[in-house]
Amino acid sequence: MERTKIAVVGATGMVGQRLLVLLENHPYFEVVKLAASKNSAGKRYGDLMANKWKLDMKIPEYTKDFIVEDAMDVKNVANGVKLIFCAVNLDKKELVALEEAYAKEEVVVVSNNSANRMKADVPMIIPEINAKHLDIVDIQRKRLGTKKGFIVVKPNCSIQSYVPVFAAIKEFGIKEASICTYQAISGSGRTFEEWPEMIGNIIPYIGGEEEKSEIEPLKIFGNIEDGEIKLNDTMKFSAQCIRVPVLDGHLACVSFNLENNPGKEVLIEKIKNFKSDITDLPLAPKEFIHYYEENDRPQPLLDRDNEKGMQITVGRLREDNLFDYKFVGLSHNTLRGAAGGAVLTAELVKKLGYLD
Ligand SMILES: N[C@@H](CC=O)C(=O)O
Repeated sequence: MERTKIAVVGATGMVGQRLLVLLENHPYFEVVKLAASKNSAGKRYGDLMANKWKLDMKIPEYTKDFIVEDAMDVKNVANGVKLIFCAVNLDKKELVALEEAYAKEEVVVVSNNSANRMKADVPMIIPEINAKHLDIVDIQRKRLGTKKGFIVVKPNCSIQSYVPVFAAIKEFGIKEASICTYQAISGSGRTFEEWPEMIGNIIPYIGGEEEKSEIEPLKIFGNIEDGEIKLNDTMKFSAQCIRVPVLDGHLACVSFNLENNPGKEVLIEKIKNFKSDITDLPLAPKEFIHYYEENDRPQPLLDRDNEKGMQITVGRLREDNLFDYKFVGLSHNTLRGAAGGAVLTAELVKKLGYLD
């Protein structure tokens, strides 16, 4: 298979760094361009990142000699590439404009940002769950006036620790769910060195996170009708999102009600046996959801890196006093929840022929 030439925009941030590690020697994609904000433009990536690299693995050698481009120089960034991973930090209005401008250069944009997520013709994909939403792309292309270019987004990181469980048991009718997330500090793009107030501390607020957690699952479980992705109107989510002193791995405690209650054992079997049909993509985990019988799992330190950080781990599904059931879920926020989710989505887009 010919490798598709791609650019990484936002290459200096934590998600950008993860993308560059995941894309090293990727069988489908060849990184040919890095872009970031004006301040970084014109600099050699290896020099620029010598004191800014945040991951515990080394800067990939192949990235070091790139001269970083200005993300806002749309024509230059889009020239010669078919796909852009966009993880640049801008305000919402600027991001909508920038991602649409890239798409209008006939490039497929795989976005890590929230700016375009709730647009009715922008697919928000967890590949194992709602790949079908890519069918909306022709409608988006009409709006943008493009032949090939479009935007596809990945959802917010924290919802990925529980939405897959609901996908596995959705035949029983998810009614309402109350969720409390315990989110790692890398979700803010920072390390403990950069955020020492988080050592031994908890912050009970993450701007915008609860709103995203309550609405994004409704889009994932929505259907394409009348040319748009309609939000699911039978489910209702309430979320509290808390920052905790963990480096990586978002954990969620979830209580929920069902339309039809098949019993705990059936639910656990459904979760254990949930099969996705995209296991043949390079970054797809062989087992999408792993259910632990042990009462003290999942744990961020032990379980977040399962299957290259792409597996969702779940445990403690049990009866609840107020709701029907409760469980604990975990996902790696900068891998499955961010860079890994974006790469897997791009792999799906390539496999389905959107880059031909
Ligand atoms: N907003 C999240 C990051 C996920 O995309 C967080 O702050 O943890």
